[in-house]
Parts: sequence; C-alpha cells; structure tokens
Amino acid sequence: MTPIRPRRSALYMPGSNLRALEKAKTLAADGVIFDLEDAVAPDLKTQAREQVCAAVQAGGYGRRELVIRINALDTPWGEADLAAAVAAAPDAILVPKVSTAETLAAVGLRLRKLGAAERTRVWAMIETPLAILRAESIASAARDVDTRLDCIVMGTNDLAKDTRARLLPGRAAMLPWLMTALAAARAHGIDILDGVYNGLSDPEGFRTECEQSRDGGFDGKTLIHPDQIATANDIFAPSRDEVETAKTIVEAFDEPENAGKGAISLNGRMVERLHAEMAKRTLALADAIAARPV
Ligand SMILES: CC(C)(COP(=O)(O)OP(=O)(O)OC[C@H]1O[C@@H](n2cnc3c(N)ncnc32)[C@H](O)[C@@H]1OP(=O)(O)O)[C@@H](O)C(=O)NCCC(=O)NCCSC(=O)C[C@H](O)C(=O)O
Ligand SMILES: [Mg+2]
Repeated sequence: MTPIRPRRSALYMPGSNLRALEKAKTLAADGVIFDLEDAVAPDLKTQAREQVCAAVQAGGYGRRELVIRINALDTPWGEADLAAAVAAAPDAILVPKVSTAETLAAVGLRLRKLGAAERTRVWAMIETPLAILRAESIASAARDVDTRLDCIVMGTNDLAKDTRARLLPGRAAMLPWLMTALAAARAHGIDILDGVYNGLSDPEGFRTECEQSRDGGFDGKTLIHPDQIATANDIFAPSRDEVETAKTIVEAFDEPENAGKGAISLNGRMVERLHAEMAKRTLALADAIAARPV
C-alpha cells in the first residue's frame, strides 16, 4: 500500500496577510494553501507573491504540507507566480480554474523547463462547469508523470458563481458535481479535497458539511478559518470505533480457518476480503495521523 499523507484539513490564507502566514505555523492544519489568487486584490498580487515565496523558503511550518495557489496562467500574474513558486519549492502548486487536461500538461512542461524540485507536486482546482463535464479527462492527467498531478481540490464558490446553483444546506445541487469529481479522482488514484464552507459563525453547519463530505469519500476539506481545523481533523480521521472494527476484520482474515474464504460472517455482518483491504487502509490512515509530530 502506498504511504498515506493525511489531508484532512487544508487552510487557505490570503498571501497578502502576513499575520495569517505567521499564524499558520502554529495551527494544526494538515496543509496550508498560500493563496495568490482570489483572496488577493490585484494591487497586492506582486507583494503577496514575494511574501508567500519568502515564507515558504524560510520554512518553520513543520510537518504541514505547503501549497501555493497561483493565478491561472492566462492571467497577467500566472507565469510570474509559477516561476516564483517553483523557486520557493513548496510541496505542491495549486492551479486554479483548470478546465482541460491540456492546462495540466502545459504546467508540467513549464515545471520541467523551470527545473522544479522533484518533490513539488501539482494540485488542480475543479471549479468551472467545463471542468465538471471533463472531470475524468482532467484527473486522467495524473497518469502522465510529467504533470505531477497529485490532488484535486473542489472550488465550490466558483462553481456556484458560474452555474448559479445555490450553496444551501445539504448541497443538493452541488452533490452530483462533487461526486462526479470524486469518481474521477478515485478512478485515477489521486486524492480529492472538498470545497470551503463560508459560514464562519456556523460550526454546526460546518460539521454537518464535513460529515457529508467524508461520507461521500473525500480525503479532507479546504478551510478558510483556523476555527474550522479541529472539526475537519476530527471528522476526516477514522474514529476509535472504526479503528477497532478494522482491526477485528484484518485479524479475522488472518485466522487460519479463514485462509481460503472470500467472505465470512463477523459479528452479524457479511465481511469480504475487499472489506479487509478497506480496513487496512483505515488502519494505515490512523497510523499516519498518529505518527504526525504536533
Ligand atoms: C474570512 C477572514 C477574512 C476573517 O478574518 P479575521 O476577521 O481576521 O478573522 P478572526 O479575527 O476571527 O481571526 C482570528 C485569528 O485567526 C487568524 N486567521 C484568520 N483567518 C486565517 C487564515 N485563513 N489563516 C491563518 N490565520 C487566520 C487571524 O489573523 C487572527 O489571528 P490573531 O491576530 O492571532 O488573533 C479570514 O479568515 C480569511 O482571510 N480567510 C481566508 C480567505 C481565503 O483565503 N479565501 C480564498 C480561498 S476560498 C476559495 O476561493 C476556494 C475556491 O477557489 C472556490 O472557488 O470555492
Ligand atoms: Mg475559486
């Protein structure tokens, strides 16, 4: 099994906000996304780029996964953002508004030309109607190692803007798009993070949406405020009960009398070997979370 990197919580912060950049060093998010795109006003783009790249290069973020969200390559800032991000060598560069797999091929080509560090991966935002219609093709870019595609991030605010769908509790309109993108990511073996929850003073609504997202199969949620981190870390981690059940399943299939069986009865439930595979992943994720330094 490939090692699991927990991505329960990925906190956006405006690259122009020095206080937030500093504070992120103390927060329990699995990842931080230094935003140069929509959270930064046009007049502050250059300053934000310099601040973010200096912060990433200086480090001090411990085990947190560091991601720089650049402006799209067809904007006035995109190319300079990409070059500066490559020089800063974050864990990943997040490309916004990806609507075709060709965009990812083009980014991959530039990364090679710019001599990007091997460790720097690419994350892609699915947040346009076209991206939903082409989700499988976009995720399939992960099969081409040159694209470095490692994770998809849903941009539900932009999706709501472009489709005019409303972001209501339960997300009835958004769910088919979320699950289409999720199937695309899974089909091509990459992680996928849910979009943000805008209700800063609605912890219950946030928790409910995290649960919906986890139950739908997402690896984690993108966040906009430190107050959202603990809930996301809790919801997207296997619970104690899930870990105990997973151990029981793995141990049951290790019993000699079950060696030749594809399905067994366990505590009143039918359990197949595919459940043992799922249980091993649950245990690996729990171990990866437990092994994280604070
Ligand atoms: C929404 C905010 C502007 C609110 O900020 P503020 O009023 O400062 O909040 P607080 O006073 O409650 O802050 C308390 C302390 O926490 C720090 N803080 C706040 N937010 C962050 C953060 N995101 N990262 C790090 N630290 C943060 C404050 O500095 C305070 O610290 P202290 O001084 O020690 O008390 C703000 O939360 C914010 O800017 N959030 C992120 C907005 C953002 O990045 N948006 C872009 C991504 S969302 C998106 O577009 C996704 C996608 O593309 C889509 O289309 O859906
Ligand atoms: Mg967006």
